[in-house]
Amino acid sequence: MTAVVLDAISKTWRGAARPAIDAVSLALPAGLTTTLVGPSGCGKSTLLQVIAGLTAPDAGTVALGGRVVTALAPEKRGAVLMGQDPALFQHMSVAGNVAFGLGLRGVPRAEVDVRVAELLERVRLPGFGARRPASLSGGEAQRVALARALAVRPAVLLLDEPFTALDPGLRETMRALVRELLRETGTTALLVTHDHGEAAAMGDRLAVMLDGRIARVGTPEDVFADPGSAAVARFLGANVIAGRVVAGGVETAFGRVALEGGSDGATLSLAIRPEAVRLGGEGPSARVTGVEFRGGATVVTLAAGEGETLVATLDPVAARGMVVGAIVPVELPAERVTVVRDVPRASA
Ligand SMILES: Nc1ncnc2c1ncn2[C@@H]1O[C@H](COP(=O)(O)OP(=O)(O)OP(=O)(O)O)[C@@H](O)[C@H]1O
Repeated sequence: MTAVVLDAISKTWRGAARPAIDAVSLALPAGLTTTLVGPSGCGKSTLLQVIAGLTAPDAGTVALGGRVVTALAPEKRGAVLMGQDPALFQHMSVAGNVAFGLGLRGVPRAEVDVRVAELLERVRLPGFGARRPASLSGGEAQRVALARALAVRPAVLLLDEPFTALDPGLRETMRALVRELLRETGTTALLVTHDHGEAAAMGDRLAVMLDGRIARVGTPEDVFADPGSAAVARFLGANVIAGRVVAGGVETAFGRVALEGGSDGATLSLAIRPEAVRLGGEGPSARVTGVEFRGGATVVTLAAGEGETLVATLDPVAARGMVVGAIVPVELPAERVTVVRDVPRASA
């Protein structure tokens, strides 16, 4: 079942030279979390604002639960937007904040109290009802905001980088809690993030947005394994290298890859993730141009051919002794290489 259907949404902000969103069509499956990633300024927040009804699109329709809501006011849609600032009502207690949405919808008082207590329990804040927002830590305030958002059982919960303001340890805890809560409550969610790892971990589905368009949608596993276009592959951190079809494979500056198909002599682009590149063995050689120890991994940059570069992520132990200027054998395992188009596909 589909909870949210965006059909050919376009939006150009006043005075802007180009659209912030350009004919975006996207369907969000009910009860699942879709994560939306893309570079800064690609239109992610604008898209959330259009769904929430905070700004009107120039063209296209938004349907929630089968109902077209494009012309409805934000409070009549059933979409709730939550950002990195919890934006709690400071003059109300925690319980008052969580109850706010319920009260507006005319739920009886006794039922409100029970629901509020249940929700505070769910976000691991039992007994916090009487507290004032000013007395809460950042993580606690964010959990109250989440309880307030879930209280109204939104048709879609829109999360705009909700973990960005939290420190790394707390971010991990919040991610796990939010993931669990969204699953438990069967909430349909659209979560915007800059962080690829977060997008992969949080999403049942992953959508990549580039220049105002949805460039790729799928399960996180599929999108990472087969990014579809060179632009999506690069955005997700993969190497993109040029190849030429020869008998028995595709020739690249870093050696031949045993891929089938394509007519002899055809040129194409190949994507391979840094962690899939192997250094060693019998492969052709490349020159090390950079070695960077990053704690859990060592990132090695290589050059070959006419200015082609390749990034490999190695276990730090395996990378010991790797120095700039060294000539090392490279292997590109065919099962980890995909052919990508140079123009992103517009799909939903
Ligand atoms: N209220 C606004 N008025 C005018 N222009 C805006 C407004 N909001 C966003 N824009 C512009 O629209 C474009 C898309 O911005 P948007 O905030 O949607 O991108 P984003 O992908 O969410 O970026 P970030 O990841 O940095 O938050 C940008 O060029 C931005 O400057």
